[in-house]
Order: sequence, then C-alpha cells, then structure tokens
Amino acid sequence: MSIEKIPVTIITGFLGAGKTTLVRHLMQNPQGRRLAILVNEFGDLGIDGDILKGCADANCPEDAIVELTNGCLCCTVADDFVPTIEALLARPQPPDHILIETSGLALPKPLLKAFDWPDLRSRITVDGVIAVADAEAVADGRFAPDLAAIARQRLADSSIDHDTPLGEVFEDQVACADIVILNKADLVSPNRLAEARKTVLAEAPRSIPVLEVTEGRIDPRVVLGLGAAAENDLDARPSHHEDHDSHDHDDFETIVVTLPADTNAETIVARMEAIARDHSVLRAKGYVAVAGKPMRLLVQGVGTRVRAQFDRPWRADEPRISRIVVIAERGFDHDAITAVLNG
Ligand SMILES: Nc1nc2c(ncn2[C@@H]2O[C@H](COP(=O)(O)OP(=O)(O)OP(=O)(O)O)[C@@H](O)[C@H]2O)c(=O)[nH]1
Repeated sequence: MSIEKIPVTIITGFLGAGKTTLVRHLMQNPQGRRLAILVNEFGDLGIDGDILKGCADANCPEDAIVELTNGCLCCTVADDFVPTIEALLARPQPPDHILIETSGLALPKPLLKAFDWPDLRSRITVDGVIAVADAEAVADGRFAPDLAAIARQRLADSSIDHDTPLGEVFEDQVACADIVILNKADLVSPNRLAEARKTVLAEAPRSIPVLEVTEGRIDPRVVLGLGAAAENDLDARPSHHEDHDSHDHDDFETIVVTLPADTNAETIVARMEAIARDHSVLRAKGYVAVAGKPMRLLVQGVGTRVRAQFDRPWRADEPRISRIVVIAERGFDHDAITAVLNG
C-alpha cells in the first residue's frame, strides 16, 4: 500500500512583502482542500496568526492554524517544528495541504533541509517554495547590494562576497523559490514593475516564473500543486549560509512598544511613518485601542507606508492595550523609537 504524501507549501518573503495577505487569499479560495496553516513570526504578539484566525472557516478551522512565535523556524526545527507538523498529521482529519508562512527574516533553506528528516520525508513533501516580494521595495533598490561595502570587503579578503543584510535575506529567499510573486503591483508604474522583475530574475539561480500580483490575489492552482519535491532538490537552491553557522536575522532586532491608553488613530499612523522615515524601521505592526472605539485598530507599517483598519471588537476578556512590534537593523535606537511612538 502506498501512502500519498501530504504536500507542504513554504511561503517565504521579506518583512511586509505580503505573505499573510497571500495566505489569507489561499484560505478564502481553498478549492476543496482541507488546509492547515503554520505561521512563524518575529516578536511574540502573534499578529499574523490572529489575522489568519479571523478568516477561519469550515475548510480551515481555527485549530488548524498553528503559531510558532518563539524564535525562528529554521533554528527550532527539532524542538518545535517537527513536533508541530507531527501533531497536524495525527489529527483525526489530517489536512490535505499544509501552508507554512515563515517569518520575513527566515532563511528558507535550513527549513527546507528539515524535510529531509526520515520521520517527515516518508509522510510529507515540499510541493513548492513561493517567495513573495514587495514590487515597490525591489524597484526602490532596498535589497540591492551595498557596492561600496563589497568593494571594501574585497580589499580585505578577496574570497568574501558580503552583501547587505537585507540583500542576503532577499537573495536567499529568491534562490530557494519555485515561483516568485511580485506583490503590490498596484504601487508601481509598469516601467518600475519591469525593473523589479529584472532584479528578481537576476537573483534567481535558475529560470523561475515571476508573477505580478496585487493583494496576494492569485489563482491557487498556480501556486499549489506544483509537485516540486523541493526536499530532493536542495543543491539547486543555493544559500549564503549553507551550514547555518551564522544567521542573517542576527542582523535585525525586534522590540515591542506599549502605548498609552486610547491613542488617536491619525496620530499613531503619523508616528509610525516618522519612525520609518527617521529611524529606518523596516516593519512595524500591532493593535491599538482608539479612544471611544469598541473596535481594535490593526496598524501595519512597511517602510514608510502605513495602513490602519479596525479589525474586530475588543473582547470583554482582553485588556485594551496598544502594542506595536518594531523591527529594524541591529543597533537601532530603541529609546528614540519608543519616545516617538509615545509622542
Ligand atoms: N498597496 C498594497 N499593499 C499590500 C499589498 N499586499 C499586502 N499589502 C499590505 O502590506 C502590509 C504587509 O502585508 P502582510 O501580508 O502582512 O505582509 P507579510 O509579508 O505577511 O509581513 P510579515 O509577516 O510582517 O513579514 C499590509 O498592510 C498589507 O495590507 C498589495 O498588493 N498592495
């Protein structure tokens, strides 16, 4: 008797590129699949998991959405990741397809290697690695190599080819992908979109489709059911950190800032724009209690673009606390950012 392996799709992509938005779209268009979602993010507020649970339905009930918030999947494979997958497979109604949303700083290759574990190999297969890229950020050159730094490195040691921390994470994610989703096509002109596509293709070590998308809206048949068996194809997916000795996300830090009670929505959006502009914050997100509003305000900043929307009423059993997770390159000024957010 042969047992069909359960396909797993890994969704990678830099901070704020639109991974959660894509996963939500796939959950809302399951096309008969019983999905399970494993979501990993930095900071322990579990915002992505919360957003996804908001779209739970019969095809993907809340308990099929599992969050791993402590640390990074690629570092906690044995302790957290394998047991979590095993628990999903042991459910009375196991999923037909598992989606894994990695943290925006995660390197996909070490995670991919985990699928080589004998216990997992026999039961699941990596159907495909989807890298989501922010078309505007790519077109702006935010992941471009720091040419001056490379030149300095080469002078010091000709064998080293260091990149910027952002550039390395981006390159690793594209190099691992079977498909790149160039998301946020609405934010750039056709010319800039074409530039972004060229940049992505230049990073890809092999020929892969690059699809232009807005709000993660793509036909699930295009991204699910690829049958890539990526766990058998590791060599075609080069990484800056093959041996996982040093870690790209050591280059980034996260803090959680608690705001005074009942902040005003416009004020908090303006402050989030200010920390991105003046302190190079890469990503900020959280829930805010707005004076006089029974609904919770979800605020999301990607670079200087900030979106805010009321997502659901505060529950009676949860305190109206406003908290924002802030991520930037290591060494950023925690006190200054906390002060700006607090006004
Ligand atoms: N304009 C525009 N905004 C988008 C699009 N897709 C997503 N966004 C917004 O971009 C922000 C980040 O989207 P997410 O889906 O949370 O991104 P993510 O990659 O999951 O973010 P992290 O998990 O923090 O790395 C949110 O405010 C989204 O509403 C798009 O196509 N166009």
